[in-house]
Amino acid sequence: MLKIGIVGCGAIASLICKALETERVKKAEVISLYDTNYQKSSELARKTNSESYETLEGFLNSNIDLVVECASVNAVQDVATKSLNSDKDVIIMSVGALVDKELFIKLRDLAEENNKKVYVPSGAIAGIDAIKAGSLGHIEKVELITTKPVFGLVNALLKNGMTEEEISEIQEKGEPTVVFDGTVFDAISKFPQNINVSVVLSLASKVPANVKIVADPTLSTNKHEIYVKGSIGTIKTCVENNPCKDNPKTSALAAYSVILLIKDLSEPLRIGT
Ligand SMILES: NC(=O)C1=CN([C@@H]2O[C@H](COP(=O)(O)OP(=O)(O)OC[C@H]3O[C@@H](n4cnc5c(N)ncnc54)[C@H](OP(=O)(O)O)[C@@H]3O)[C@@H](O)[C@H]2O)C=CC1
Ligand SMILES: O=C([O-])CC(=O)C(=O)O
Repeated sequence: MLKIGIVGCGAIASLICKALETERVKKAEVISLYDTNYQKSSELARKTNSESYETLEGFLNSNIDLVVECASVNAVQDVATKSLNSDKDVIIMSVGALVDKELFIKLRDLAEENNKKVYVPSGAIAGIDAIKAGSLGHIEKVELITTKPVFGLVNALLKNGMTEEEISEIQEKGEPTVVFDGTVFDAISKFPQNINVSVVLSLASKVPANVKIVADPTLSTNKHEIYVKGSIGTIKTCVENNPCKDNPKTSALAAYSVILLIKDLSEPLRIGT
């Protein structure tokens, strides 16, 4: 059995716990949980057959093989470094943290020194397998258009200086409105809970993506459209994701992608790139 510990007990963690309790994933189990909010980890631990810890250190001292980070961009440096130094492999969901080249190199080198692995799931987008393979050739253009319902973007828009009145105007206008157009670096720094996918895309293609974020009051899904042009030709993908019940900013596919990665890591046969 692959023994899993999860950091961050929100929407993705709940779906991982649920899936690993079913017959769909037979060779992996969640045994340890940690969240800065102990009540959250304790609640999830009660619903599953696992233990919650009050400190990250206590969590890392438990008998886990693999840490799944699904907490926040700010958590990644500490969680991933300490996990690798505690002889654990680590899956990173808050991939936005890896836009920091220094951190990316530090974690890669640490994993190599400790003979451990860092995994980045495809998350809520489609086509990463093809884009990764295509990046062995030359890629000249990478674009992402993410369209989300206004309520999924509200917190970030307020933090970025938009007023409540301006957000209400978008809602009342009833039309898609571009709320960001720029580089992957600016996108993840302004929308850290909405656009981790742009960093997955950039890492897979090895080209910093141009990102557009659209707020659409008529939409109930999280839509991600990708356009990649290179020596292999062009790749266009579009997913219209149903959001997670517990966190509408997050798409269910993001949770499924990490569940599938855990399944692949625990089983002898793996399909796809
Ligand atoms: N790669 C991808 O495609 C995708 C990535 N994501 C990212 O994955 C992560 C998890 O998503 P989701 O489950 O929806 O998020 P949730 O907000 O539902 O859950 C995250 C949980 O982690 C807790 N937390 C925050 N910081 C820390 C920390 N330093 N240590 C321990 N716990 C912490 C939060 O507590 P509190 O609420 O108190 O802050 C919360 O309970 C997010 O960073 C999200 O942006 C999401 C979708 C797609
Ligand atoms: O789940 C999604 O649709 C994308 C997301 O929030 C992210 O990449 O941070």
